[in-house]
Amino acid sequence: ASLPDRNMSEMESSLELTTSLPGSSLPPLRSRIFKIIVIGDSGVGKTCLTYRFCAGKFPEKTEATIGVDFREKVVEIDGEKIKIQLWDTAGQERFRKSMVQHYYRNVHAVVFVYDVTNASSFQSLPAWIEECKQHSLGVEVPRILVGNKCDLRDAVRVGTDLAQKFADSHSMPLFETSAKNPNDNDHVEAIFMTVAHKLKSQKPLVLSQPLGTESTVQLQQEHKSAWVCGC
Ligand SMILES: Nc1nc2c(ncn2[C@@H]2O[C@H](COP(=O)(O)OP(=O)(O)OP(=O)(O)O)[C@@H](O)[C@H]2O)c(=O)[nH]1
Ligand SMILES: [Mg+2]
Repeated sequence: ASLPDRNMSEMESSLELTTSLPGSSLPPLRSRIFKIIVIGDSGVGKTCLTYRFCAGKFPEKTEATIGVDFREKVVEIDGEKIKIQLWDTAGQERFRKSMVQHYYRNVHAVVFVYDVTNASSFQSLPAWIEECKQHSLGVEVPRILVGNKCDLRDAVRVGTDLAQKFADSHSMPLFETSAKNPNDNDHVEAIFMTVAHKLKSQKPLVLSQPLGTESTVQLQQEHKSAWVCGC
């Protein structure tokens, strides 16, 4: 479900016009888009995790992502339809370098992924966090840490304790999961929904006039959040 035909500026807008009701004289309503980037070494399973969330299954075959793939899912939170737009980024330097600035522009949340069976993907995390810092991400942008491939139990090289310590030191919640294990389907869903709930609570929609006119919707940001990263 990647969307190669959509241009970058279209993908970078955080509001989307939705079709107006048939026969309605009101202008179309706007629905919100939460842009969430998924970052981490090549092969950790970013494509599989995002595909799992958006398509509900583990992809049969993946190839290294080039640039970025967009995956989207519309969810309803407290009666509001929100489009979760996942940016499945490339882990390989040569496939990402021309795109990096687009990844971070107007981003609402960052999901860092490592592979629990691959210690070096865990050791790379400080470099990924540093990249965020280089792109001046605000403290209000939530970050979460995901250890993937937990189905490969005998091959685990990054223990939960170590990962939890790292997550704590960067004020990030840690989730260990598997994009592959069918029993973890709800878990993968819960991870992204947790981020969406967090974003919705951070940015409540304030309706100052009745719905339907352009000026009605204001996004109000809380100044401080408990769920921030000190990186
Ligand atoms: N056993 C297992 N394999 C997985 C899991 N997630 C991904 N894989 C496998 O790991 C390999 C890499 O997965 P991708 O999702 O393509 O990795 P990526 O992070 O998108 O890699 P780049 O696009 O190069 O950055 C593939 O062979 C997947 O089948 C998982 O949860 N469990
Ligand atoms: Mg990929």
